[in-house]
Amino acid sequence: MSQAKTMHRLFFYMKRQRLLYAGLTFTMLLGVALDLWVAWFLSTVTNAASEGEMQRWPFFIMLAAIVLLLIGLNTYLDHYWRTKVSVNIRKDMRNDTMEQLLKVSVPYRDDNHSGELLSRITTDNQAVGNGCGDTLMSLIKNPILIIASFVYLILIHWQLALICLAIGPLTVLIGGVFGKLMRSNTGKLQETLGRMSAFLQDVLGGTSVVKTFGLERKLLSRFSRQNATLVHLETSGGKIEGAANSVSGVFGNLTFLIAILVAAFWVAKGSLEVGAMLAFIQLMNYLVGPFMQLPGQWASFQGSLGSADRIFSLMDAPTEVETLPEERHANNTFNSLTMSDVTFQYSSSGQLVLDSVSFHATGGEIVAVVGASGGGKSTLFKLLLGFYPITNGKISIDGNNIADMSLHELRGYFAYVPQENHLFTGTIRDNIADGKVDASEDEIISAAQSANAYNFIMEMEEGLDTEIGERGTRLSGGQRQRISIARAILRNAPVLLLDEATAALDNESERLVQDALLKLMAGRTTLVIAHRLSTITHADRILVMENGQIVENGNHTELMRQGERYYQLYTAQLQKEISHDEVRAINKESSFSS
Ligand SMILES: Nc1ncnc2c1ncn2[C@@H]1O[C@H](COP(=O)(O)OP(=O)(O)OP(=O)(O)O)[C@@H](O)[C@H]1O
Repeated sequence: MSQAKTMHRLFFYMKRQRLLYAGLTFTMLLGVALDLWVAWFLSTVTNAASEGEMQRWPFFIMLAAIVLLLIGLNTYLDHYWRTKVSVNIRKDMRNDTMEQLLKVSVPYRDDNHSGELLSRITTDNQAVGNGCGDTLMSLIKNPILIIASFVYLILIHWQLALICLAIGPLTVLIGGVFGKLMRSNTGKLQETLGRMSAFLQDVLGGTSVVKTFGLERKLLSRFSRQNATLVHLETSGGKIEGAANSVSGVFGNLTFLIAILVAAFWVAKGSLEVGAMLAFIQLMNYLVGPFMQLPGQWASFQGSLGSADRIFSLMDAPTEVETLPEERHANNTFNSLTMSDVTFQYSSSGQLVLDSVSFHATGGEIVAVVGASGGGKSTLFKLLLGFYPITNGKISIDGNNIADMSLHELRGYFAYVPQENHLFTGTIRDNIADGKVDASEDEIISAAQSANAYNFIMEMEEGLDTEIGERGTRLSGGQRQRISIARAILRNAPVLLLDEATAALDNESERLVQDALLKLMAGRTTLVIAHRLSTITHADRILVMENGQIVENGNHTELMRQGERYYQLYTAQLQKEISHDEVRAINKESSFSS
């Protein structure tokens, strides 16, 4: 994105803080005036002292006290308002970024790691806030101070003032060169921070795998490599800023020294008062100091623009909705769902994942989807939920093409129980209540009871108010599943999409979960992806999927009688279970005999 475009978009956020910026303009101008006043005071007091005018001393002291008070107040307000501007802009951008993150399409999420996206809302956001506050105000104040000091210098001695002018073009040049370098470096730095955040998220999310597989050293060395890149970029940043400051510092001080020598020469010749020379030196400080700071500040501002670029590129990402949908109750009517000749391929791969898939489900039916891994079962669900647009064909619900429905309306038909139960950090109550807008206490309790979760919840000290930890880590797998089922029960949507968990639970837990699922399925149309075929023998229809196609369609008895793919899958699974039982029996026997 071009710098002008980035600035223009940032301006949109800054405009909202116009009152604060007006306040900051006031404190900035007052600050400049107070700085100049110090130079004037220095010159006036020195000249008064050299002329022995002691009677003006009480006036000087009173004036100095008032100005000191003003300086104190102005510094406080300036600092406070700069911080407030940063904080407010960061807040607005964070809210907008979060809203965008909730709106982005599923394909975009497939291509972008959550850790990297997270860094836009943290480190990039921080950098932009700082850029729009402290850095920007210094970038505006310094040139004003420079110009004001220069005008004052001209009034004191125009020839001397011209010597100081030499530093101007040099600073612009230094700022330009180093600013560009800094922007590119900061861009890389933020990208590395993003990758690091993605990596950390993966590692922290996989604690048990890391520990069980002994991946600690491997991960540490991978982290160290990223860390080394980060150090390299941070050091480069330091070098660029250091070089900018050093070059501008050398030239600034050189100008300063030359000006002082020339000023001293004119004092010696009698064409400049000592007081004027002191004021001149003070003004030179206001001129050279900001000049020296400008390239570094410009470079840092460029870095903030780099961060803004990264945030805006996320803001420009494809979204699945224009505005976030209102929370609302699930739809309460449903008659039929039809997939006709649906073809689909993910944009990231050329492979056809669904190939002319057609089926029909009517209200109250249980339709099971089975088949080998990678056959396209989960993809089928994702298409029903509108996560991806289909490539060809048509999906309709109650005769309406889902492509013509809003995603909100479409998703109102479904309750979804995924294989990996995703619970949010918070209490059990919060997680169950996610199923329904304004769920009452009675409804939450009744959902928990139907999901066979109420007893274990009540055994916990805090009951429904028990904090479940990150993604529910303080609960067992079966408990998490039952909370997730309670949430789906409360949603009370007419169609249930159930991705049967593959993780084995112990018999009792399995029984409780299965029982809860049966209660959830009662009176609803259910599409279930089944991994254990024994759980779906009662289904009204079973779709066997293979390489993206439905190769068989019928109930258990029909498909068994047909003796083809389903029959093979079913008997193979039965044999596996039998051989597992045999292995268990053999193990038992051998442990008895030993
Ligand atoms: N987000 C994605 N981007 C690209 N390809 C994908 C994506 N998700 C799945 N696939 C591919 O689509 C194919 C079907 O995957 P899908 O998850 O639908 O299979 P499945 O039948 O549900 O498998 P399983 O039983 O193992 O869960 C696979 O080849 C998979 O690699």
